[in-house]
Amino acid sequence: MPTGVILAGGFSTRFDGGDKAVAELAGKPMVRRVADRLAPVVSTLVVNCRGEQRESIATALERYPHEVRFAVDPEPDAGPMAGIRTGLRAVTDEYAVVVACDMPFVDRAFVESLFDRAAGHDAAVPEVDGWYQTTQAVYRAAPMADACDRALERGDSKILAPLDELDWVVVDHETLAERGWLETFENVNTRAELREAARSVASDRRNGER
Ligand SMILES: Nc1nc2c(ncn2[C@@H]2O[C@H](COP(=O)(O)OP(=O)(O)OP(=O)(O)O)[C@@H](O)[C@H]2O)c(=O)[nH]1
Ligand SMILES: [Mg+2]
Repeated sequence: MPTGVILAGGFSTRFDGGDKAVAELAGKPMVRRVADRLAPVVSTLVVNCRGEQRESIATALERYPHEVRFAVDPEPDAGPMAGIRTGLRAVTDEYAVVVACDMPFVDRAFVESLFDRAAGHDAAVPEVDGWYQTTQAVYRAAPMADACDRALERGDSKILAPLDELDWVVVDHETLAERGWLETFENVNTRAELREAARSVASDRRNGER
C-alpha cells in the first residue's frame, strides 16, 4: 500500500493563536482526523512539520494503526512545496498521497481514485475552480521530491514549479463535482472556519455519517 504524507509545517497565522494541526474539531485534533481518514488506504504515515510541533502532533497521533514517521523541515517557513519535498523524501513506497493537515474532510474514495489516476504517471492533481489542489494530490515520491529540489535550487518556490518537468494528470472540476467530491477540499484557516466545520461534522453525525 502507499504512504500518506500530512503537511503541517505552516504557521497557522490566520488561525489566531495556536497550531491548527492540533486544534480540536468536534473533539479530535485536525491532524488526527486527516490521519484517520487516510488509515484505510495507506500503510505508513509521514508527518511534515517543524521540530517544535513534533511532540504535540505525536500525542495527537497516539495509537495510530500504522507506522508514523516525522519529516522535520530542515528550514522552517520555506513554503508548502518545500514541505511536500521534505515529506516525500521520507517515503519509501513508490506513491504517496499528500494532504494538508487542515483538510479534515479528505474523502477516502477520492484518494483511492487519485491513486488509480496516478498509476503510471508522476502525479495526479485535482483542479477546483481553476486552482490546482497540490496539497491534496498523489505523487510518485522520488521524481516529485527531485523536481522540488531543482525548483527550490532555482529559487522557484511556486507550488506548481516542480510539475513542469513531470508527467502529471489532472482530475478536472467536472469529474469531482459529478462524483460529489468537492467537500474533500474544504480547509480550515480561521477559528470561524473551525466552528463551521464542527457544524458540518455535527450535522453529518445526525445523518449517520462521519
Ligand atoms: N513545511 C511547510 N508547510 C507549510 C508551509 N506553509 C504552509 N504549509 C502547509 O501547507 C498547508 C496549507 O497552508 P496554509 O493553509 O497556508 O497553512 P498555514 O501557512 O499554516 O496557515 P496561514 O499562516 O494562515 O497561511 C498546511 O498544511 C500547512 O501546514 C511552510 O512554510 N512549510
Ligand atoms: Mg500559509
